[in-house]
Amino acid sequence: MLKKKLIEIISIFQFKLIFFSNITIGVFGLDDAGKTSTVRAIEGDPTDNVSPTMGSNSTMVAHPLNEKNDRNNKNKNQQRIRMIDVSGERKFRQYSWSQYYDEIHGLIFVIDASERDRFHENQETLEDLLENDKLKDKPILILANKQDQRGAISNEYDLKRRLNIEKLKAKHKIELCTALPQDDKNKVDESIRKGFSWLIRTIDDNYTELNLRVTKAKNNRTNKKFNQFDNDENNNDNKYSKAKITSEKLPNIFTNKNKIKAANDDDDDDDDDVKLSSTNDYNKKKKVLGGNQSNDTLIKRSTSNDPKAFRSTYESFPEETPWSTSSTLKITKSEDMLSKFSPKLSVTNDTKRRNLSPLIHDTKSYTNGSLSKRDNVSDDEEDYYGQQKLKSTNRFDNSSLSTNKFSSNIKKPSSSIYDDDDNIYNKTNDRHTITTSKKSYSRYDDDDDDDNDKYNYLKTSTTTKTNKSYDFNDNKNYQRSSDRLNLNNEYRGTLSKTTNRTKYDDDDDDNRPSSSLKKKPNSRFDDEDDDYDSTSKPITRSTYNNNYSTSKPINRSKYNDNDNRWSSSKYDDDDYLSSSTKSTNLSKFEDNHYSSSKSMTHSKYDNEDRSYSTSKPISRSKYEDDDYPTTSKKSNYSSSYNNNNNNNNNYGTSTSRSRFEDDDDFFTSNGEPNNANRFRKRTDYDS
Ligand SMILES: Nc1nc2c(ncn2[C@@H]2O[C@H](COP(=O)(O)OP(=O)(O)OP(=O)(O)O)[C@@H](O)[C@H]2O)c(=O)[nH]1
Ligand SMILES: [Mg+2]
Repeated sequence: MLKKKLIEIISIFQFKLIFFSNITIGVFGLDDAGKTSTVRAIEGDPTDNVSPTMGSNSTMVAHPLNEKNDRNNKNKNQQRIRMIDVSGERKFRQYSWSQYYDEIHGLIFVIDASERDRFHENQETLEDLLENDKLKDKPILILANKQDQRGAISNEYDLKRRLNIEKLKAKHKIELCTALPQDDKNKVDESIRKGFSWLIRTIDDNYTELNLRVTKAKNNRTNKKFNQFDNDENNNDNKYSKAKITSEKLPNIFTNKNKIKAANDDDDDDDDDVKLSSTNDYNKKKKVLGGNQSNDTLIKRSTSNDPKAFRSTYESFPEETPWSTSSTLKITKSEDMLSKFSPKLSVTNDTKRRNLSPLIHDTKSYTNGSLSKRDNVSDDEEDYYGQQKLKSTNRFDNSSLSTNKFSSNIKKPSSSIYDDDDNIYNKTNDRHTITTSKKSYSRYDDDDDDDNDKYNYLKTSTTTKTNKSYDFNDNKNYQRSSDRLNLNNEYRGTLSKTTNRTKYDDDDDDNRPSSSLKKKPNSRFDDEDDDYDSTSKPITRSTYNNNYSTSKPINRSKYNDNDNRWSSSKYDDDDYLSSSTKSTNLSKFEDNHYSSSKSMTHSKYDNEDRSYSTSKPISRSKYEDDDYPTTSKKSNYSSSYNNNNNNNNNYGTSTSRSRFEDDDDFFTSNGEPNNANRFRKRTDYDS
């Protein structure tokens, strides 16, 4: 009886498993291989009018349950298979394919068998797929498409050899097919159906194991999402403790990462997380800065009796401020008018208020030579100064420096916006220097704490150690921003004589690099220290003819006219320059060293709620800064479309697809679909 019941339950469970089995298949392959055509063929839709896929498409196709599972209900039950058809564009391949890997049970890899010169690319792409842990051992159907084309490789052994899969262990099958029907438009290539059935069957046979991997990954993603708040908290704590030592930069209320995420995320919970975490971040930084505190409960104060040390913010360079000189107190007791009228009101009499007043200087802190003996310093402050002291004594002999100087060191602005200035000190200073790496500064400057490995390669440039020397005796560090600007302009004026510009000596604009990642012509303003090394790169004035005057650091007219990218990104490294220029540029939210930091926008895809269809257009404005083609480029494109029309080139044929060669057209540097362009192109084409 019990046995019978158990069998019944198992059979119901099995039936449910089969009936509701959720199979997801990813369709991958290079652009123009025929992925969308193949999916349409499987769906039973006409394949003669396909357009390049933007991002990805998710479709459900019906597939009859295979005989094994269809014993009782012959061909009545149909399995619903989700097909994810992705774009094969290079950027999408690089940045976005991987987000689908863990949710698919099997994959189809489509190649254009007639394009022999892309076989190497095909092989590399397939290799990447097969080597990926998330795809390992998942069944794969390889479709050698476009067999109708001349030169198509139709030998299976040859295909295996070219794709380097002779020894492939994963369950795989190769089918030669033609997704584009030749004579009968309604006739679907039998080999596609055959291959697809094999794939579903193979997945069905290994469903439990495969589905376990898929659901596990799904759960991980969900957990990650739930833990996001905690992680943010931890990150902030971490950042906070370091920022305490190094950062004097004003807090970024809305970090780049959060901003984009919030803009894209429909999920209310997530938005809340973002808001909360940014608030926390902000409050903690406020605490570090010690000023402008509100009654916000999130602000942690050491004790209610410990006054905050406003001095750390407002007296960033005591040696410049008259009241900080060690020998004098600017306001003495006798000069304190308040004390004459009411001793109670006197700021000098009130130990707490003395420390709150920016006018009263606690000489003890600076004159007795020991920072650890400072009075009225909160615990946090104590740590802070303690660490600094330790640091400084280890790193250089401060015997020649007064404690005032030392205090100034503590307040050395560490933001990357000062990095350029360091060059000045390189040149002018040969006294007390301290060497640090750029990484340590840039690390806290932007709030880009995205730890996604996928984008880290972009950041590798920042890990390059650059020696920087800071002059702690030179108060130029602390000039006001306007002074700094003048200083820099002045400095640049002289620099233009000495910068190596051999690369751009001729006036041929075409020679300039076309990517923002490449060396800019105004490389002398880059953060690279050696750009300022006048001795190593002497160039005579005559080299530049009149193109680069000494008074104008950059001959901007040369690039401004036709390439906005150059004019705006030119000052990317110089945060103190031209804030109006930067206000239109997204890069102001980004760390400049990460030229493609827009890759952050990929976080959109990282959450579970991503859309698989192109029906959610992505706001173009987000991507406008870098990849948008220049004006001249635009006209070229439209003309190429017109040409296509004039030549009666069929949109559906592969020849017409040469227009998609430039990746920047349809994708931003992140591999995001560029819907604005797509729309424009289509319109052009249609007209
Ligand atoms: N001659 C021929 N053309 C084909 C065949 N399959 C697809 N095509 C054409 O190849 C072009 C690309 O097809 P798609 O299905 O859009 O290719 P895709 O792989 O989806 O391309 P992306 O979405 O850009 O990655 C289209 O013009 C199709 O009509 C085929 O078997 N033979
Ligand atoms: Mg496609």
